[in-house]
Formats: sequence, structure tokens, C-alpha cells
Amino acid sequence: MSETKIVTPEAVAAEAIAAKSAAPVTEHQTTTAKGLTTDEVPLLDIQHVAMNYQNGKQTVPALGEVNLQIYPGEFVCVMGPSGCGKSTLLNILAGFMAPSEGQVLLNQTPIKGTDAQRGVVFQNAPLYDWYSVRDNIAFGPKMKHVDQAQIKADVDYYLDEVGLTEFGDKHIYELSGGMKQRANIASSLINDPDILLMDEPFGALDALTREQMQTLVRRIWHETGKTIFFITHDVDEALLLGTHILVMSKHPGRVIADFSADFTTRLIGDQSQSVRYTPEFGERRQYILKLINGQ
Ligand SMILES: Nc1ncnc2c1ncn2[C@@H]1O[C@H](COP(=O)(O)OP(=O)(O)OP(=O)(O)O)[C@@H](O)[C@H]1O
Repeated sequence: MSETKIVTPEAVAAEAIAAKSAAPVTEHQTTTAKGLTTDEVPLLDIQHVAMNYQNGKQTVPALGEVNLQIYPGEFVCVMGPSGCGKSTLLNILAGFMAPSEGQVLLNQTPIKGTDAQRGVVFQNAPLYDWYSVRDNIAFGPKMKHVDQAQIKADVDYYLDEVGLTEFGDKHIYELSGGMKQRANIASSLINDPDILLMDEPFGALDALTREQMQTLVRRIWHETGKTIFFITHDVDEALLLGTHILVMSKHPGRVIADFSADFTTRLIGDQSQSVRYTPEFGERRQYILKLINGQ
């Protein structure tokens, strides 16, 4: 994963497609939210993970062998054809299901089920419609019997963090889709997870709201140094957010490319979003599209 390999996007795409089941193409350097490179121990260590679903008598191979290390502070964006096993991988990382083969270590300890160290954000926010935004965000800490005054202070903090201070007393059903996702992100962040696992979180939002949400998540990532694992079908979104982009093969999914990107750090504080229009961005975009569509 840490070996650097410089090649043209076209050559990489051709090579990766030709060798789908071979080792992934990698030019991965470990870069954190603060732009540091690190030799730290991985936060998540995915070792020989494969997943087969049992559908009656039929075995559905959803995930081929995946080996991957995710380091603290990385923003990992995962792309791949529909049905290649992205959500399956995320569900394994969340602890919702155990892999058929291999194991995942979180801070060097095997994952066994869910816990508050991993926050999950899905496309459809699992919020309680008839509770207020405040009560939804407070739900996790209340379950953990956190002190009332601390909960109030934390809810205020995270309402502000996601730009919902004015809407704290509204019911969830009174919110727009983008606001619901803001509340969803706040209710994950308040548990102070080590990693946020996000499964196409902005897939149902209109383009403008989506862009605002990308800016929000980038800022939160940069400010908090949280590690983020983010599934998307949108190449621009992956490039505009990720410090690392993973591309998976069609199912059973394997990682066929893993490379670093620095557009997201360049975008911090750049309102013009000018990196989008650089030749480098266009080349990366083409490279990923070729990898995905060429399968
Ligand atoms: N519970 C299940 N039982 C049987 N097969 C399943 C189950 N869940 C997923 N699959 C199959 O496993 C494969 C991977 O599914 P998964 O949802 O992980 O892919 P994905 O890459 O997230 O897809 P998409 O991009 O369309 O959301 C698919 O072939 C899917 O049909």
C-alpha cells in the first residue's frame, strides 16, 4: 500500500483492468487531514476479507479478497460498479456482519459487532421523525447516560458544527433532505467515533445541496481530524473529498486501484473551487471513469 508508482492514468487503467484479480495498482501515501504523512499503526486493518451471501442454496460471492489499511485522519473514498460489494465492505467495517473469510482489526483489535467507535451515515438518515432535531442528536449520549448538562453543551456544539442551530427544536419531518443529513452527521459525531463510515450519504440530494454537504464534511474532516470511509458513485465527489480513492472491480469486488489525491486539501479555504477545472483533475476523472466503465 505504501509503495509509490508513477504511471500515466491510461497505462494504469489498462493495466488494472487487465489484471483485475491481481494485486491492486497503488500509489498510496498515508496523508492525514492535516496533510501529514505518517507511519502510524492503521486504524482499520482489513486482512484477507471476503464475503459470500447465502441465498437459499445459492452462494453469492459479494466481495473477493480485500486487503487494506486505513490510517488515522485519512479520507478514503470508495468507488466501483453497482453491486461490486462496497456496502458489504462498509457493513463489515461497521460490524453489522462478519466476513466469510479474513478479519478486520480496529486499533489492532478484531472487530466483533458494532460499537460507538464507528459512526455510520447512510443515504436515508435513520432519525426519529417525531423527535426534535435536538432529541435525535442527544439520543446516543442519553443511551450512554452522559450527564444532562454535558449532553446539552454537546448538542449545542454539534448543532452549530453542522449549521442547524436555528432548527434544533424542529421535528425531523419538518426538515429538508440536506438538513436531515446534517442532523444525521451531528448524531454520529456527538458519539465521538474514531471513524465515520458513510454510504452514499449525499446520493439523494440535489446538486447544490450536495455541494454544500461536501463542503461541510470536508470542513469537519479537516477540523476534527476524523477518519472517513465514504462510498460514492460520483467521481467528482470522490476527487473533491478523498485523500485516497479506492476503485473496486465488479463483483465479487476487489480493490483494483488505490491512489492518493490532494484536491480536497487544496479546496480548503478556496471558495472558487478552481481545482475542479485543472487538467490534473480532468485526467484523474478520466482515469477513474475508464477503470469503472472498462470492466
Ligand atoms: N443480504 C444479501 N443476500 C444476498 N445477496 C446480497 C445481499 N446483500 C447484497 N447482496 C449481493 O452482494 C453483491 C454486493 O452488494 P452490495 O450492496 O455490497 O454492492 P454495492 O457495490 O454497494 O452496490 P450499489 O453500488 O448498487 O449500492 C450484489 O451482487 C448484491 O446483489
